[in-house]
Amino acid sequence: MEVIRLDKVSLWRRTQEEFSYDLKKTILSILEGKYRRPAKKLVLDQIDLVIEQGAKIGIIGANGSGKSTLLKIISGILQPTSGTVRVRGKIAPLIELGAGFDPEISVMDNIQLYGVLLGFSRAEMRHRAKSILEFAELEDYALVPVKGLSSGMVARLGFSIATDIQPDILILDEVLSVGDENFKNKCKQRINKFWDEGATVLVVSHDLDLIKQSCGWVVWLDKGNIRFAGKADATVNCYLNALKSI
Ligand SMILES: Nc1ncnc2c1ncn2[C@@H]1O[C@H](COP(=O)(O)OP(=O)(O)OP(=O)(O)O)[C@@H](O)[C@H]1O
Repeated sequence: MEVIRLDKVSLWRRTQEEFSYDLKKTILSILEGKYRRPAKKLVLDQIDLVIEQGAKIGIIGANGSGKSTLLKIISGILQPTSGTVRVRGKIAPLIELGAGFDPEISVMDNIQLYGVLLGFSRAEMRHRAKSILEFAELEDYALVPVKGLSSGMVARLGFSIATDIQPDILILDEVLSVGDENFKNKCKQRINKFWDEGATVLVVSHDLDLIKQSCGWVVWLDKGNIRFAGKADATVNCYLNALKSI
C-alpha cells in the first residue's frame, strides 16, 4: 500500500540575503523607485516520489541539496509552491533537533507538550512518560528544564517520544548521528522493531554506513532534484563515485 506520494513537487524559497528583508525598507525602496523583487531559489524541483508502507528509505546528498526540506514537505511543515503531496497515516517527524521543545520548561512538561502537538492527550502522555524517560535514559532529568540538557540528550528525548507513540511513518533527520554509540544501537533496534511491525521509516543522514545498514532503498538528492534512487548500496556507490570525480 502506498503511504506517501509526491507528484511534481516544487518549492521556491527566498534566498538567505532576503532574511534581512523588512517592511520599512521595502516601502522606502518602492518610494525611491529602487524596489526589486526578493530573490528566490528553487529548493525542490519537480520531485516525484512514491513510498510504500513498510519501506525504509534513506535520503542522502550534499549540504543544501534539499533533504530536510523534502522531509518538511512530507511532514506538512512546509507547503509546496506547486505539485501535490499525499500522506496516509500518523506521522512522527523528528526534524529540527529540539525544535518542538520549549527550553524553559521541564523534560516532563515537554513530553506532554510534544505529545499534544502530535495529537495525544495530556493524560495519555503522562501515562507514557515513564517509558519515554526510561528509553531516553533521562529518568534523573524529568524535572530539569530542557535547556539544561546536552544536544545528545535532547536528541534522545525527541527520538524516545516520537517512537513511543508508535507512528505509522517515522521521519528522522540526522537524529541518529547525535547520540552516542550505545544509544545509536538502541535506536537502530527500535527502528528495526517498527519496521518489522510495518511502519514506514524515512532517514536523512550524512552517515553513509548507517544509511547502508539501516535502509533498503536510498534516494540521492542533488540541488533539489532526485539524481538517483535505488537499492542502498547502488545509490551510495553512485553518490561516492560522483564525489570522487569532482
Ligand atoms: N528557512 C529557509 N529559508 C530559505 N531558504 C532555506 C531555508 N532553509 C533552507 N533553505 C535553503 O534550502 C536549500 C535546501 O536546504 P536543506 O536544509 O533542505 O538542505 P539539506 O540537504 O538538508 O542540507 P544539510 O545536509 O546541510 O542539512 C538550501 O539552499 C538552503 O539554503
